[in-house]
Amino acid sequence: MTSSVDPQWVIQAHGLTKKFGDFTAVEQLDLLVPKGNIYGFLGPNGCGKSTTIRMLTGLLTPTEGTINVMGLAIPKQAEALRHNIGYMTQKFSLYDDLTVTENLQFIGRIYGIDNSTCKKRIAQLQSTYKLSQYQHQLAGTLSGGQRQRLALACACLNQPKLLFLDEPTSAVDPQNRRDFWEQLFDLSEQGTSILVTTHYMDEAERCHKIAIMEKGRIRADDTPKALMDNINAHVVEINTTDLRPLKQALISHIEVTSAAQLGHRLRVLVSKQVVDPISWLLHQCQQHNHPVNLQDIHLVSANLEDVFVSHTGQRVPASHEAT
Ligand SMILES: Nc1ncnc2c1ncn2[C@@H]1O[C@H](COP(=O)(O)OP(=O)(O)OP(=O)(O)O)[C@@H](O)[C@H]1O
Repeated sequence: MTSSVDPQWVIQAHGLTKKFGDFTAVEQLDLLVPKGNIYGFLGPNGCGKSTTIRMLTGLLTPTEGTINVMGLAIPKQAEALRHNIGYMTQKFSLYDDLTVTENLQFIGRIYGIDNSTCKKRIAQLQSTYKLSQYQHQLAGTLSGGQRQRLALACACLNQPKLLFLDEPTSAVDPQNRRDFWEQLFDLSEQGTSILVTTHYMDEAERCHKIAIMEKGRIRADDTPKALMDNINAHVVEINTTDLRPLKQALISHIEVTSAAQLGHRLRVLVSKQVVDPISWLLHQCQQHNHPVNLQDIHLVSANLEDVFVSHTGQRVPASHEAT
């Protein structure tokens, strides 16, 4: 049985909740992922992104809520779904003691793809993902970037219409991450919908739409541009010296959502409830015996990290900031 679904959405989830004992990992989550989009899932560690993906793929049964993925009611029709999706987990579940080709052949057998089709498909994927020269190498001896490409090739073997990618680029260098995203856009252009979790703000900005999760709930979802345009804070940069004490003084104010040092600048998010953030900050700096000149304080445009911080109250770890 196929449950009724609006065909513009590849994923529809309503009121999704997952409890582990007394702990609620995902709470009343509503999610609509448009067909053909690359949809980004952002949020602090432990906010429930992987748990959500595992429910959407039918690997975990929700405590409450309904899920419809590609017209299939999940988890009831999870078996049918499995043949139509690709799933790349954080740990790139590869068999280290099998070669590149053997890993792909193994996945082909799981999907029941006949030998000659599988052989052609493997040759294609090895060429697309620059794995041909490593085809006889054991997966356990590949570099991080090569493992990532093999994991993506494995996830694409059954030509899925929908790909779930859970932190697919966490172990690779910036150039490999760029190449990986080029491959995602190729897949997207060929009609594949993609749900991807990431901690990298530059990757989030590449997505057609993103959702920001915190403590099991979606706090905001829209296009990256709309989220930046509609951020619920003024973003102000202050150029001055002795930034550490000034930062400590400013973050003690409830109006200041965050203050982050960027070299010689302090980037401050001030609540929209403050009508004139420049005058307000000049006054606060004065009050804290740290006078600042008017020419050293500027309103600037929000970036996605500001949006993330404004919704989660968390700084992006330095290692995950845009490259
Ligand atoms: N099987 C489980 N039993 C108990 N708690 C669990 C289980 N699976 C996940 N959790 C908890 O649920 C919360 C959400 O975990 P999840 O892996 O979904 O987070 P995440 O957003 O993917 O984090 P990260 O960005 O670190 O990968 C965490 O507190 C985790 O410890």
